[in-house]
Amino acid sequence: MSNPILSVKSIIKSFPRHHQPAHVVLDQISFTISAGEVVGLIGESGSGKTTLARLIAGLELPDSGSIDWLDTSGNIPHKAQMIFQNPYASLYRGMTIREIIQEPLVIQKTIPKKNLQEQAVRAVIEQVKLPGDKSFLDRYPHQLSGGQRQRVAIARALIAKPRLLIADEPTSMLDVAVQNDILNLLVELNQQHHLSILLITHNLAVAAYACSRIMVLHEGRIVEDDITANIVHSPQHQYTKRLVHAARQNCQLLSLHSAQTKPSVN
Ligand SMILES: Nc1ncnc2c1ncn2[C@@H]1O[C@H](COP(=O)(O)OP(=O)(O)OP(=O)(O)O)[C@@H](O)[C@H]1O
Repeated sequence: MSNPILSVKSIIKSFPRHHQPAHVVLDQISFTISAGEVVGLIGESGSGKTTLARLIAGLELPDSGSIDWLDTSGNIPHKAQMIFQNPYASLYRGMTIREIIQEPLVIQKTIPKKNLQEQAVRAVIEQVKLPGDKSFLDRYPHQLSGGQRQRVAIARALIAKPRLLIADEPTSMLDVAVQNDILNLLVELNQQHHLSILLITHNLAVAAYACSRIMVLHEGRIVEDDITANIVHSPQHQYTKRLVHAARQNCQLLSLHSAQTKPSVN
Protein backbone atom coordinates (compact mmCIF):
# COMPACT_ATOMS: atom_id res chain seq x y z
CA MET A 1 0.00 0.00 0.00
CA SER A 2 1.33 3.43 -0.87
CA ASN A 3 2.30 5.96 1.79
CA PRO A 4 0.31 4.93 4.89
CA ILE A 5 -0.55 7.90 7.12
CA LEU A 6 -2.39 6.12 9.92
CA SER A 7 -1.70 2.81 11.59
CA VAL A 8 -4.24 1.37 14.03
CA LYS A 9 -2.97 -1.73 15.82
CA SER A 10 -4.81 -4.20 18.05
CA ILE A 11 -7.22 -1.65 19.55
CA ILE A 12 -9.44 -2.80 22.38
CA LYS A 13 -12.04 -0.41 23.81
CA SER A 14 -14.61 -1.18 26.46
CA PHE A 15 -17.09 0.85 28.49
CA PRO A 16 -17.93 0.07 32.12
CA ARG A 17 -21.42 -1.14 33.01
CA HIS A 18 -23.26 -1.22 36.35
CA HIS A 19 -23.00 -4.62 38.05
CA GLN A 20 -21.93 -6.26 34.81
CA PRO A 21 -18.64 -6.97 33.07
CA ALA A 22 -17.39 -4.07 30.92
CA HIS A 23 -18.92 -3.87 27.43
CA VAL A 24 -16.16 -4.60 24.92
CA VAL A 25 -17.13 -2.42 21.94
CA LEU A 26 -13.98 -2.81 19.86
CA ASP A 27 -11.89 -5.95 19.96
CA GLN A 28 -8.47 -6.23 18.32
CA ILE A 29 -9.02 -3.65 15.59
CA SER A 30 -6.10 -3.21 13.19
CA PHE A 31 -5.82 -1.40 9.85
CA THR A 32 -3.90 1.30 8.02
CA ILE A 33 -5.09 4.22 5.90
CA SER A 34 -2.97 5.60 3.07
CA ALA A 35 -2.63 9.18 1.87
CA GLY A 36 -5.43 10.05 -0.55
CA GLU A 37 -7.59 7.02 0.24
CA VAL A 38 -11.34 7.17 0.81
CA VAL A 39 -12.06 4.27 3.13
CA GLY A 40 -15.56 3.25 4.15
CA LEU A 41 -16.31 1.95 7.64
CA ILE A 42 -19.61 0.14 7.56
CA GLY A 43 -21.51 -1.61 10.32
CA GLU A 44 -24.89 -1.76 11.98
CA SER A 45 -26.04 0.62 14.68
CA GLY A 46 -24.11 0.07 17.89
CA SER A 47 -21.26 -1.82 16.19
CA GLY A 48 -18.70 0.73 17.42
CA LYS A 49 -18.15 2.92 14.36
CA THR A 50 -18.37 6.24 16.19
CA THR A 51 -16.27 4.91 19.06
CA LEU A 52 -13.54 3.98 16.60
CA ALA A 53 -13.78 7.42 14.97
CA ARG A 54 -13.49 9.14 18.36
CA LEU A 55 -10.41 7.06 19.19
CA ILE A 56 -8.73 8.06 15.92
CA ALA A 57 -9.64 11.72 16.52
CA GLY A 58 -8.09 11.51 19.99
CA LEU A 59 -11.41 12.17 21.76
CA GLU A 60 -11.24 8.82 23.58
CA LEU A 61 -8.40 6.59 24.70
CA PRO A 62 -8.23 2.86 23.92
CA ASP A 63 -7.88 0.27 26.71
CA SER A 64 -4.94 -1.14 24.76
CA GLY A 65 -3.42 -1.05 21.28
CA SER A 66 -1.93 1.87 19.41
CA ILE A 67 -2.95 4.60 16.99
CA ASP A 68 0.03 6.07 15.16
CA TRP A 69 0.28 8.84 12.60
CA LEU A 70 3.05 7.97 10.15
CA ASP A 71 5.44 10.03 8.10
CA THR A 72 4.32 13.25 9.76
CA SER A 73 5.82 16.12 7.87
CA GLY A 74 5.58 19.47 9.60
CA ASN A 75 3.83 20.35 12.79
CA ILE A 76 0.18 19.51 12.19
CA PRO A 77 -1.63 19.87 15.49
CA HIS A 78 -4.89 18.22 14.47
CA LYS A 79 -4.24 15.08 12.49
CA ALA A 80 -7.88 14.07 12.19
CA GLN A 81 -10.94 16.29 11.98
CA MET A 82 -14.46 14.96 12.33
CA ILE A 83 -17.75 15.94 10.81
CA PHE A 84 -20.91 14.56 12.36
CA GLN A 85 -24.25 13.35 11.10
CA ASN A 86 -26.27 16.18 12.54
CA PRO A 87 -25.26 19.54 11.09
CA TYR A 88 -28.09 21.11 13.12
CA ALA A 89 -26.39 20.17 16.39
CA SER A 90 -22.71 20.34 15.46
CA LEU A 91 -22.57 24.08 14.70
CA TYR A 92 -22.72 26.56 17.55
CA ARG A 93 -25.87 28.66 17.08
CA GLY A 94 -24.49 31.87 18.57
CA MET A 95 -21.59 32.20 16.12
CA THR A 96 -21.63 33.50 12.55
CA ILE A 97 -20.54 31.21 9.72
CA ARG A 98 -17.24 33.13 9.52
CA GLU A 99 -16.59 32.67 13.27
CA ILE A 100 -17.47 28.97 13.13
CA ILE A 101 -15.10 28.27 10.24
CA GLN A 102 -12.33 30.43 11.74
CA GLU A 103 -12.56 28.86 15.17
CA PRO A 104 -9.94 26.10 14.66
CA LEU A 105 -7.41 28.78 13.59
CA VAL A 106 -8.20 30.85 16.66
CA ILE A 107 -7.84 27.81 18.95
CA GLN A 108 -4.69 26.49 17.26
CA LYS A 109 -3.19 29.98 16.88
CA THR A 110 -1.69 28.74 13.58
CA ILE A 111 -2.68 31.89 11.66
CA PRO A 112 -2.81 34.77 14.15
CA LYS A 113 -3.27 37.60 11.62
CA LYS A 114 -6.92 38.50 11.04
CA ASN A 115 -6.56 39.20 7.30
CA LEU A 116 -4.85 35.83 6.72
CA GLN A 117 -7.60 34.10 8.72
CA GLU A 118 -10.15 35.74 6.44
CA GLN A 119 -8.21 34.50 3.39
CA ALA A 120 -8.14 30.97 4.80
CA VAL A 121 -11.90 31.11 5.44
CA ARG A 122 -12.56 32.21 1.87
CA ALA A 123 -10.32 29.44 0.49
CA VAL A 124 -12.18 26.66 2.31
CA ILE A 125 -15.59 28.25 1.61
CA GLU A 126 -14.70 28.01 -2.07
CA GLN A 127 -13.59 24.40 -1.70
CA VAL A 128 -16.96 23.44 -0.22
CA LYS A 129 -18.78 25.50 -2.86
CA LEU A 130 -20.55 27.98 -0.61
CA PRO A 131 -20.89 31.68 -1.42
CA GLY A 132 -17.95 33.65 -0.04
CA ASP A 133 -19.64 37.03 0.13
CA LYS A 134 -19.83 39.00 3.36
CA SER A 135 -23.60 38.63 3.74
CA PHE A 136 -23.29 34.83 3.69
CA LEU A 137 -20.36 34.71 6.12
CA ASP A 138 -22.24 37.00 8.53
CA ARG A 139 -25.23 34.63 8.72
CA TYR A 140 -25.99 32.28 11.62
CA PRO A 141 -26.46 28.49 11.27
CA HIS A 142 -30.27 28.68 11.62
CA GLN A 143 -30.33 30.81 8.45
CA LEU A 144 -28.81 27.98 6.38
CA SER A 145 -30.24 24.80 4.86
CA GLY A 146 -29.16 21.38 6.16
CA GLY A 147 -26.85 20.83 3.18
CA GLN A 148 -25.26 24.27 3.61
CA ARG A 149 -24.68 23.58 7.30
CA GLN A 150 -22.93 20.32 6.49
CA ARG A 151 -20.74 22.21 4.01
CA VAL A 152 -19.87 24.69 6.77
CA ALA A 153 -18.94 21.76 9.04
CA ILE A 154 -16.70 20.39 6.27
CA ALA A 155 -15.10 23.84 5.76
CA ARG A 156 -14.41 24.12 9.49
CA ALA A 157 -12.71 20.72 9.37
CA LEU A 158 -10.69 21.60 6.24
CA ILE A 159 -9.33 24.87 7.63
CA ALA A 160 -7.41 22.86 10.25
CA LYS A 161 -5.64 21.03 7.38
CA PRO A 162 -6.31 17.54 8.71
CA ARG A 163 -4.37 14.54 7.48
CA LEU A 164 -7.62 12.58 7.68
CA LEU A 165 -11.22 13.75 7.52
CA ILE A 166 -13.54 11.48 9.47
CA ALA A 167 -17.07 11.84 8.16
CA ASP A 168 -19.46 10.11 10.59
CA GLU A 169 -22.74 9.42 8.75
CA PRO A 170 -22.44 12.84 7.07
CA THR A 171 -25.52 12.42 4.88
CA SER A 172 -27.93 10.39 6.98
CA MET A 173 -29.87 13.38 8.37
CA LEU A 174 -30.10 15.26 5.08
CA ASP A 175 -32.80 15.25 2.40
CA VAL A 176 -32.19 12.55 -0.20
CA ALA A 177 -31.45 15.08 -2.95
CA VAL A 178 -28.84 16.83 -0.79
CA GLN A 179 -27.19 13.56 0.33
CA ASN A 180 -25.73 13.04 -3.14
CA ASP A 181 -24.38 16.59 -3.28
CA ILE A 182 -22.49 16.13 -0.02
CA LEU A 183 -21.14 12.72 -1.09
CA ASN A 184 -20.03 14.20 -4.40
CA LEU A 185 -18.33 17.06 -2.56
CA LEU A 186 -16.35 14.59 -0.44
CA VAL A 187 -15.34 12.64 -3.55
CA GLU A 188 -14.26 15.89 -5.23
CA LEU A 189 -12.24 17.00 -2.21
CA ASN A 190 -10.47 13.66 -2.35
CA GLN A 191 -9.80 13.83 -6.08
CA GLN A 192 -8.82 17.49 -6.30
CA HIS A 193 -7.10 18.02 -2.96
CA HIS A 194 -5.91 14.48 -2.22
CA LEU A 195 -7.87 14.56 1.05
CA SER A 196 -7.82 11.25 2.90
CA ILE A 197 -11.27 10.36 4.20
CA LEU A 198 -12.73 7.78 6.56
CA LEU A 199 -16.41 7.63 5.67
CA ILE A 200 -18.59 6.05 8.34
CA THR A 201 -21.98 4.78 7.26
CA HIS A 202 -24.47 1.99 7.79
CA ASN A 203 -25.42 2.23 4.11
CA LEU A 204 -23.46 -0.04 1.77
CA ALA A 205 -24.62 1.89 -1.31
CA VAL A 206 -23.16 5.12 0.13
CA ALA A 207 -19.84 3.42 0.93
CA ALA A 208 -19.70 1.70 -2.47
CA TYR A 209 -20.35 4.99 -4.27
CA ALA A 210 -17.68 7.04 -2.53
CA CYS A 211 -15.02 4.64 -1.27
CA SER A 212 -12.22 2.72 -2.96
CA ARG A 213 -11.97 0.37 0.02
CA ILE A 214 -14.48 -0.76 2.63
CA MET A 215 -13.96 -2.12 6.14
CA VAL A 216 -16.87 -4.03 7.65
CA LEU A 217 -17.29 -3.78 11.41
CA HIS A 218 -19.38 -6.48 13.05
CA GLU A 219 -19.67 -7.30 16.74
CA GLY A 220 -16.61 -5.25 17.58
CA ARG A 221 -14.33 -6.73 14.94
CA ILE A 222 -13.35 -5.84 11.41
CA VAL A 223 -14.64 -8.92 9.63
CA GLU A 224 -13.72 -7.79 6.12
CA ASP A 225 -11.37 -5.14 4.71
CA ASP A 226 -11.05 -5.09 0.93
CA ILE A 227 -11.35 -3.00 -2.20
CA THR A 228 -14.95 -1.97 -2.87
CA ALA A 229 -15.36 -4.18 -5.97
CA ASN A 230 -14.49 -7.30 -3.94
CA ILE A 231 -16.79 -6.34 -1.07
CA VAL A 232 -19.70 -5.73 -3.44
CA HIS A 233 -19.13 -8.60 -5.89
CA SER A 234 -17.64 -11.35 -3.76
CA PRO A 235 -18.27 -10.69 -0.07
CA GLN A 236 -16.63 -13.30 2.15
CA HIS A 237 -18.15 -12.84 5.59
CA GLN A 238 -21.73 -13.84 6.34
CA TYR A 239 -22.57 -10.36 7.64
CA THR A 240 -21.17 -8.66 4.51
CA LYS A 241 -23.15 -11.10 2.35
CA ARG A 242 -26.31 -10.02 4.19
CA LEU A 243 -25.48 -6.34 3.62
CA VAL A 244 -24.91 -6.89 -0.10
CA HIS A 245 -28.07 -8.97 -0.41
CA ALA A 246 -30.14 -6.27 1.33
CA ALA A 247 -28.65 -3.53 -0.87
CA ARG A 248 -29.41 -5.53 -4.02
CA GLN A 249 -32.97 -6.16 -2.88
CA ASN A 250 -33.49 -2.44 -2.32
CA CYS A 251 -32.24 -1.74 -5.86
CA GLN A 252 -34.54 -4.43 -7.28
CA LEU A 253 -37.52 -3.04 -5.39
CA LEU A 254 -36.75 0.40 -6.74
CA SER A 255 -36.45 -0.79 -10.36
CA LEU A 256 -39.58 -2.95 -9.97
CA HIS A 257 -41.43 0.09 -8.70
CA SER A 258 -40.21 2.30 -11.54
CA ALA A 259 -41.19 -0.40 -14.10
CA GLN A 260 -44.68 -0.61 -12.58
CA THR A 261 -45.19 3.13 -12.52
CA LYS A 262 -43.71 3.78 -15.97
CA PRO A 263 -46.21 5.81 -18.00
CA SER A 264 -47.45 3.91 -21.08
CA VAL A 265 -46.31 5.25 -24.42
CA ASN A 266 -49.04 5.50 -27.02
N1 LIG B 1 -19.37 6.83 26.48
C1 LIG B 1 -19.97 5.65 26.45
N2 LIG B 1 -20.27 4.99 27.59
C2 LIG B 1 -20.86 3.78 27.56
N3 LIG B 1 -21.18 3.11 26.44
C3 LIG B 1 -20.89 3.72 25.27
C4 LIG B 1 -20.28 5.01 25.21
N4 LIG B 1 -20.11 5.35 23.89
C5 LIG B 1 -20.61 4.32 23.18
N5 LIG B 1 -21.08 3.34 23.99
C6 LIG B 1 -21.68 2.06 23.57
O1 LIG B 1 -20.80 1.48 22.63
C7 LIG B 1 -21.54 0.81 21.59
C8 LIG B 1 -21.08 1.33 20.26
O2 LIG B 1 -21.51 2.69 20.10
P1 LIG B 1 -21.14 3.54 18.82
O3 LIG B 1 -21.82 4.85 18.95
O4 LIG B 1 -19.67 3.54 18.65
O5 LIG B 1 -21.81 2.67 17.67
P2 LIG B 1 -22.13 3.07 16.16
O6 LIG B 1 -21.78 1.88 15.33
O7 LIG B 1 -21.50 4.35 15.82
O8 LIG B 1 -23.72 3.23 16.21
P3 LIG B 1 -24.68 4.23 15.37
O9 LIG B 1 -24.60 3.78 13.93
O10 LIG B 1 -26.04 3.98 15.97
O11 LIG B 1 -24.19 5.63 15.59
C9 LIG B 1 -23.01 1.06 21.91
O12 LIG B 1 -23.52 -0.08 22.58
C10 LIG B 1 -22.99 2.26 22.82
O13 LIG B 1 -24.08 2.24 23.69
